[in-house]
Amino acid sequence: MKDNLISELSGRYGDDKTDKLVRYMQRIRDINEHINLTAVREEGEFLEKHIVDSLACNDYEEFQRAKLVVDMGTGGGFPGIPLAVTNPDKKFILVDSLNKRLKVIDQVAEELGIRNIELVHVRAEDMGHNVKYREKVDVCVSRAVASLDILSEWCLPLVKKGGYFIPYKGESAEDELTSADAAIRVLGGNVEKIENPSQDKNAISGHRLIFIRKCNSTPKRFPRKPGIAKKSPIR
Ligand SMILES: C[S@@+](CC[C@H](N)C(=O)[O-])C[C@H]1O[C@@H](n2cnc3c(N)ncnc32)[C@H](O)[C@@H]1O
Repeated sequence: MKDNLISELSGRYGDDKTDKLVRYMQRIRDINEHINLTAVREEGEFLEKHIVDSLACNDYEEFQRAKLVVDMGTGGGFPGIPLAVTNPDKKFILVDSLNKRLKVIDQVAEELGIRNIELVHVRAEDMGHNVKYREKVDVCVSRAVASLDILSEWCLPLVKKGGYFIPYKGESAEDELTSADAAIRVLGGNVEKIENPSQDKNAISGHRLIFIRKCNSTPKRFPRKPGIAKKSPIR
C-alpha cells in the first residue's frame, strides 16, 4: 500500500513535494516515540490517514482560490502541513492551544524547509477576537478537534465574507450538521455542500469535507469564553 500511495502522490504532486511529505511523516513517526502526536504507527496507514486524507481539500476550487488558510487545532500538523507542502503559493496559519505540539512542527518544518507556515499558540476562543485574524482568512480547515457546533463558533469568526470554513468530518457529518444548523446560521455561515472524497476513484480520504460559506459577519459576541460553547450550544 505504501509504495502505491507514494507513486500516486508523485504522479500528482511531483517528486520533490512527495519527498517532503514522506520525510515529514518519517520525522513525526520518530518524534511520536517520545511525544504522543498520533495513535497511527504503521507507515502505509500513516500515509493514508494523515497525508492523503489531509490533501483532500486540494481537489476543490473553493480551497484552490484561497491565499490565506488557518488550520484550527493542527496537533501534529494535519491537515495543515501536507496542504502547505503541496501549495507553496498559499500561506498557512497553524493553530493549537498546546505549545508542545507546535514546537515539534516548528522543528520539523525548519529541517524540511517548509516556510509558508506561521505557528500560533492560542486558544480558538481567543484567536477569534484578535483583529489581526478576525474575518481575515480565506479558508479555515479543521480535523478531529470538536463537534461541529463548537468548531463553527471557533472557526467561522476567522473567515472573511465569501470565504469558507471546511471541516473534515467522519461518518457523523450529517448528524453533526443537523445539530449545528442553527449555530452555523447565527455565526454567518451557509452550508453549501458535503463532499465525500473517498468515493472518488482518484482520492483516498476517510473524511467528508463540509463546505460552509461565510455569507454574513459573525456577531461580535462570538466566540464565547472557553467552555461556554459546550455548556450552552447555540440553538
Ligand atoms: C485530536 S487532535 C487533532 C489534531 C489534528 N488536527 C489531526 O487531525 O491529526 C486535536 C487538537 O486540537 C487542539 N485543540 C483543542 N481545543 C483547542 C482550542 N480550544 N483551541 C486551539 N486548539 C485546540 C488540541 O490541542 C489538539 O492538538
